[in-house]
Amino acid sequence: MTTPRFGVLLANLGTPDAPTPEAVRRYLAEFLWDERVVDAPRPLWWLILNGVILRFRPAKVAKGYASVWQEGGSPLLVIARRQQQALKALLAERLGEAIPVELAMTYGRPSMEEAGLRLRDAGVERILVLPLYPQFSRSTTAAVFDRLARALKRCPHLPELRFVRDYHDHPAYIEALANSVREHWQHHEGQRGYLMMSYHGIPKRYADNGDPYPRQCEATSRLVAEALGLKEGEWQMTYQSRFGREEWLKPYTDHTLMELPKQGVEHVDIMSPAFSADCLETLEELEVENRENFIGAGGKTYRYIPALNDRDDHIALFASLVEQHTQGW
Ligand SMILES: C=CC1=C(C)c2cc3[nH]c(cc4nc(cc5[nH]c(cc1n2)c(C)c5CCC(=O)O)C(CCC(=O)O)=C4C)c(C)c3C=C
Ligand SMILES: [Fe+2]
Ligand SMILES: [Fe+2]
Repeated sequence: MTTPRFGVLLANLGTPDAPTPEAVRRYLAEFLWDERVVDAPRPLWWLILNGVILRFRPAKVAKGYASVWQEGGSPLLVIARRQQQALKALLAERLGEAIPVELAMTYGRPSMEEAGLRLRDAGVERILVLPLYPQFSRSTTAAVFDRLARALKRCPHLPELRFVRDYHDHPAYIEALANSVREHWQHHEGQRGYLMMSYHGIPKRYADNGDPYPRQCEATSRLVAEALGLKEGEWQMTYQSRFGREEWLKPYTDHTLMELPKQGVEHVDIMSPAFSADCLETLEELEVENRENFIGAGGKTYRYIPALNDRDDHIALFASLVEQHTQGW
């Protein structure tokens, strides 16, 4: 066996193993206990999490998962597997050599340990970690870093590591997003709605304490609008998926969609640039829940533009990131 020059570790959030209350409970228990995600003081948060959230939320959220579940499992995992295979094929084509590409989730499976062992068994000594989050946030990207470090704790010897922190303004990312919008317009005979870019939110406090996430979301949005030649008043960015009682980044997607018809906006095209793969938060919250918010408030057409998923230009972006970040390896 020839030793590969390096391996790639694709990392994403993780998702339940099944659309059942028990599986969702296990998933949420692990996810919401991470201090990178919820930084509330521990003894109190333990009581709230176990006494309230994990009692009532799993049943409700499991219904949402059941409504989007696919034959191969949770959409996030099914799409991540397709991204992994496509990237492997493209790297082989571009570099003329077989580069191992593994997938790991911060929460649940496949775990960082499983993926790391597979890379080690393939003879990999250098790993490029590519978290599938275009914009950096402590709650996502930094959590990948922590989880990987934990997985490596028992290794007697470490691989050489490089870590892609973010790619929010990478020209190939902006172009892929713009392409996806252009194709969506073409598909609808050139009809263009008011373009909404809806990002997963975070507590405002995290941003006040230095999380660069909103600045990066703003930069992405501005660049996409420029690439599409959109003017003021033709687009807007918002934040979705609030959790808990404290203030999150604003403007909120749901509130905005309920206000827009009052301001004369009746046609909306909505995309979610922070999600590299469609998942519960896009397929259920954006496609279904928020459609109801907009139409219920008097909106006429509401069209969801899918995440970049395994589009060719998205996989080409990953390959470019890999090439850039493995210079000299
Ligand atoms: C509680 C705080 C949360 C923060 C902060 C947060 C940030 C954040 N999340 C994503 C991407 C995803 N989140 C997803 C689901 C999800 N997120 C939270 C909570 C926070 N997220 C919860 C509780 C859930 C589970 C569903 C629910 O109970 O409502 C997903 C989807 C996973 C799937 O299985 O489909 C993604 C992806 C980003 C990008 C982000 C900050 C930038
Ligand atoms: Fe989330
Ligand atoms: Fe949600």
